[in-house]
Amino acid sequence: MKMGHELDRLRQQMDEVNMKILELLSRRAELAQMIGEVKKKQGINRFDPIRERSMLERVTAVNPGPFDDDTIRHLFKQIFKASLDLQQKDHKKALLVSRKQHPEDTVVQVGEVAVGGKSKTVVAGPCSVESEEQVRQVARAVRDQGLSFLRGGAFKPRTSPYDFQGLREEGLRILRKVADEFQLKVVSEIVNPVDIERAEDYIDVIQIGARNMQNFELLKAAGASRLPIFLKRGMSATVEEFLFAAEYIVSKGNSQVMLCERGIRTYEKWTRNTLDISAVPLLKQESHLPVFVDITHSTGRRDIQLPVARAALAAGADGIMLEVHPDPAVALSDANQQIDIPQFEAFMEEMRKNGVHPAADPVIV
Ligand SMILES: O=C(O)C(=O)C[C@]1(C(=O)O)C=C[C@@H](O)C=C1
Repeated sequence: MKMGHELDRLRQQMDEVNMKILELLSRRAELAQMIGEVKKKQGINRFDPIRERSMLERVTAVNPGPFDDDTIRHLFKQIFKASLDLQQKDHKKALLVSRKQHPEDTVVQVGEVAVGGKSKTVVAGPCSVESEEQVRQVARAVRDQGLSFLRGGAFKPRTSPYDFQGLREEGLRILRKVADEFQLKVVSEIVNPVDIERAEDYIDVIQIGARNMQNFELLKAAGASRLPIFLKRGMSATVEEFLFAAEYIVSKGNSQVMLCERGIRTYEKWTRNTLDISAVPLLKQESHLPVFVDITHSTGRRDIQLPVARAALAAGADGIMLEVHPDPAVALSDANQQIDIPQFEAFMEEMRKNGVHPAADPVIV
């Protein structure tokens, strides 16, 4: 009986100490948040190992026991880690691209065409603009499928300097001319900040390609543009880095950003890249921006594009990007992965079976 009382009494004291520790931990966490804010304003790194070491030295120097110094160090390191996580979470929450800042889906308006929200968008066109007639053949097919967006590369950032580099401004001119014939919107990649302003004369959406996802001067220039931006994930970029790249654009004043998962580099060789399908729901959860999946670059092959597109839509993607060429075998770039026009028509027919409807229906644009 007496022993029982003793245990109860000690446990009661323990409960009181727990409450005090909780109060102190919460007070400490608030201080860490305030420090995090100050550091953010000053642009200082949140993780500070020197500060952590000096705090550990100070507490172990006066450690009265019975915990030994290693145990005290371990416990405090856990507290530092939790504080750092809290600072990082606060920072992530504060991002303009974060859904916490903006719970509703952003609908990007490209002229009269809306991307995101309830619509499912298909962006199709050749990898590179090669000639007016080549673009015209694809544009006709894109229009006939009831789609609104024609893609095509005029500035081609190629791995080898000896590969076709694109028709540059002439390519943009062709895209505009042909798109106007078929009332289509043009999506094309810009690689140099100085070309962003000029691009406004020719195109409707500026693409920033995977290789330039962390070209910060280009991102800032895109942020100053009045055109919507189609931002592709870098091939070795984490989802967080991808969102920070989008934040560069939005923080400069351009909120009209679409994200595109296009596969990441892994050891797998049977596909050109590895489609990170989990990035789709993650991006949708973390951010309010429309999310696309590039089924051409992620796979690098034609035979699995349809199931990959279905997977993208099932995972919540707002749209699909794919490459179509009148004669892929003679294409000046990406000959192995572009589909021809009959294959594109068959693909679209399957897409319609998966809930992607013609333009007359507001579900697809
Ligand atoms: O003092 C700081 O600079 C903090 O950010 C606070 C704190 C802490 O919890 O004490 C958190 C993370 C840093 O790595 C170092 C210390």
